[in-house]
Amino acid sequence: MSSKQSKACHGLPAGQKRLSFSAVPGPKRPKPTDPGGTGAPRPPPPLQQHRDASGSSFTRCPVCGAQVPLLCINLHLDAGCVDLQTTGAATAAGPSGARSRPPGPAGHGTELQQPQGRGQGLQAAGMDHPQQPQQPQQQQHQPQKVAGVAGGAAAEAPPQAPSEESTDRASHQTALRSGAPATESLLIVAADCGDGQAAPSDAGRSASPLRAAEAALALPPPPPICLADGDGSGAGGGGGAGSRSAQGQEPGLAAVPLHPMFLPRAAARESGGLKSGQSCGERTARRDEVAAAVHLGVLTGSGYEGNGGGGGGGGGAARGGASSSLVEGGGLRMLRPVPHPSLDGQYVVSEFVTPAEEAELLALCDDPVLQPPWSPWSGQTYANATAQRTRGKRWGVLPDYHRRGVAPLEHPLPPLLRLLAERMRARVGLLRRQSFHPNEANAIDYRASRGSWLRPHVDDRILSGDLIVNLCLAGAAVMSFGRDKDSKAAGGRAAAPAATDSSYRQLPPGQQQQQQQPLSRDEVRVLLPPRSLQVLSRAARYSYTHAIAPADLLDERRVSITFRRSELRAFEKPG
Ligand SMILES: O=C(O)CCC(=O)C(=O)O
Ligand SMILES: [Fe+2]
Repeated sequence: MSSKQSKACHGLPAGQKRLSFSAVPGPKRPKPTDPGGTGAPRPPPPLQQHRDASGSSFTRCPVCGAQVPLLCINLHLDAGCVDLQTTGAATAAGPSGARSRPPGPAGHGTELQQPQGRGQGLQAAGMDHPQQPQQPQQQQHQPQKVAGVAGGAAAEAPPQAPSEESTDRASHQTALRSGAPATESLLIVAADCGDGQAAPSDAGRSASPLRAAEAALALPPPPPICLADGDGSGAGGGGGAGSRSAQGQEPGLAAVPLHPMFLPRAAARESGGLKSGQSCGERTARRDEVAAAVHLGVLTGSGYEGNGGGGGGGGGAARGGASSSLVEGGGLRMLRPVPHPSLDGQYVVSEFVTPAEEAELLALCDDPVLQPPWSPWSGQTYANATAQRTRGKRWGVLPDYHRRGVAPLEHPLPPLLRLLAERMRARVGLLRRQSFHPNEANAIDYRASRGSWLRPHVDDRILSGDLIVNLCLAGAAVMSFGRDKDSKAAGGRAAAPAATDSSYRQLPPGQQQQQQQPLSRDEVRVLLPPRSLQVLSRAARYSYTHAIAPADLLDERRVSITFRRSELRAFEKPG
């Protein structure tokens, strides 16, 4: 583990563990023996671990004393010390001589989740390194259980289950039909997973021990999040579920997170998107203005919380609010991409990475030693000059937008980014279904003080695949989408700048705001909080330009990492 990683994980509550985001094996743990040989009984440390011959990790349950696969300990505890061996979930992973690994959180490089032949060396080697500090806003409610079950079911049983998108739309219509007030109709309701529990038949239907474990352990449903009335005066905190149903929500319907478009200012601040004390007065005023613009609904009490946060459901709170998608036991749940209500194909997965991982990713980008010499954090390296007054770097295959081809891979995606790609497939049904295997990534370093901005563009329709995935780090921004005039002629290179391009021309900071033109109904603005993942598909991918105006950088720094799949392609034009 690097010193940076150590720092990121320092001072974590005892007994909580975070799966390592690093490919470097963690330090070996001492065996729990009595070194003094006195024979005096010594209380075992909270979570002893050992590995069997196959390398699987087990731990002794501090409550019932059973040997439990390490990755199941929180599920085990949540379920009141259910014996995993009787569920059939861990029969292949017993402490003695088991060959298979126990079920583990997807996307962490466990064997169960890794596609064949990929991700060697991306094992969750540092399962024993300590967990990151809890995020206060992540302890308050747990919509993820519901979201996870819904997403997971859809992903695991595509023939039976409606697609995530169709479920979203049908559910939204259900909400509308129920006669909810206008603000409430913004609530997207997961009608098919209202009880928040995996159907018992899931266990039989799925051959996956992972799914079987989830179904067998069926945790109690978490309280759904709820919306207040339009004035934001609804009940707070844990009263949310009750008050929401008292307001007339159909029984059995559970809410899923709102799209960040509806993120109110206070909640945005809580979620880390808008950091106090970071910005100058001008930018603060701008943030308030933006927040007001995107504020179409208000969450009660707990505020907005994304998919990944609070992932432990009720059990998470009981064990101290384990809240990260990478926190061990934080769940085997799917992360739910929240679709934009009007921009087809645009989704946001909130809290896709934890703050500690965010720091690790930024360190990867910034590290002067790890920095790849072929793509330094300097100058403008984004080939089509879409990102202005930024710094950039890229990994993977090399699309050449001028010669119209994709050159072979010279420098593979670093392990950290491959691990992220694994997680995307493992935990985001949308990306799993489309088997998203990015082979290129580019990072952009935006600085508000430098006047950074992103020109309206459509990512190359020929050279890059159907999915564009942006990971947002360090700061928040509002991305503007505009219907692309050239989208009908989607046969060639990246679209020409949209008509709104002039409004993004670089201007002195004082004038930038006035230059923001009002959005037409074909234009959509979306708040992208840090640590979120944005997926662009369908219309959002092909028929809309996306851009970030200088004044829409809501914090001093924002870094994005964009993942794409670009197939090798001979150059059409000479160099
Ligand atoms: O910064 C972002 O989130 C988007 C970057 C982007 O659109 C691109 O690299 O093509
Ligand atoms: Fe783009």
